[in-house]
Amino acid sequence: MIPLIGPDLAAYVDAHTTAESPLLARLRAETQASLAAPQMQVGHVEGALLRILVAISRARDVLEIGTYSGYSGLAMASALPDDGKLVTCDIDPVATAVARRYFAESGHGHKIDLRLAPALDTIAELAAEGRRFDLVFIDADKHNYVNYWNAALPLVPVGGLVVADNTLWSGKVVAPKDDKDRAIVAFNSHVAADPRVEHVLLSVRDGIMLARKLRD
Ligand SMILES: C[S@@+](CC[C@H](N)C(=O)[O-])C[C@H]1O[C@@H](n2cnc3c(N)ncnc32)[C@H](O)[C@@H]1O
Repeated sequence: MIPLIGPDLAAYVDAHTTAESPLLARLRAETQASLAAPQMQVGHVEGALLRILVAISRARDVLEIGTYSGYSGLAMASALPDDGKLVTCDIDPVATAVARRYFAESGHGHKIDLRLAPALDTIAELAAEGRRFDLVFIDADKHNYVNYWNAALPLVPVGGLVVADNTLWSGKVVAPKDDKDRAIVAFNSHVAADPRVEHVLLSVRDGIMLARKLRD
């Protein structure tokens, strides 16, 4: 990932964002030291934004697509009420084993349901269970972003939020070259053309599409 802002400004943003908890700091350090592709982790600033979004939307049910080692999941679960629920899904048993450990240690583990299966299967299962989600966070394989949007939006009530990560894709959206670049471009166009939502494309970290559902 190529940062959208320079190191001095990034350090300034970091310094003026509520500090992460010691547990999240430890999870970030362990991920950097021991897992493949640690740049996938949302990290301090985006984690803080996700936590605030869960809090201000008064979400009780959150769906996360892309757990990895659990940073964003834990940040969001910490803002849920004690009887709130986060369903988070991934296919990677190694990274999610780290997530499980931190979820258990956090005091928020009882809110978290980690499902190890392809996300589209999990979303279909959740739909069959009649589940609804006040906030959906999309942060998994980029070529499925449009599919995740199509499958998850019907599970979001009017007024609910969908948040999608990496939607500026290191700035490559303005001159897409490969399939992953084009998948993000297609996703952003798909959201922009969807009359069910209003949306804003934020230039936080690697870009975040924030959408609010207006109608079914
Ligand atoms: C960018 S990382 C998620 C980072 C995480 N949100 C965090 O902040 O730590 C993307 C994750 O999506 C997972 N993934 C890829 N394809 C998937 C699929 N078809 N279903 C579910 N998860 C998938 C990967 O295993 C990876 O852990």
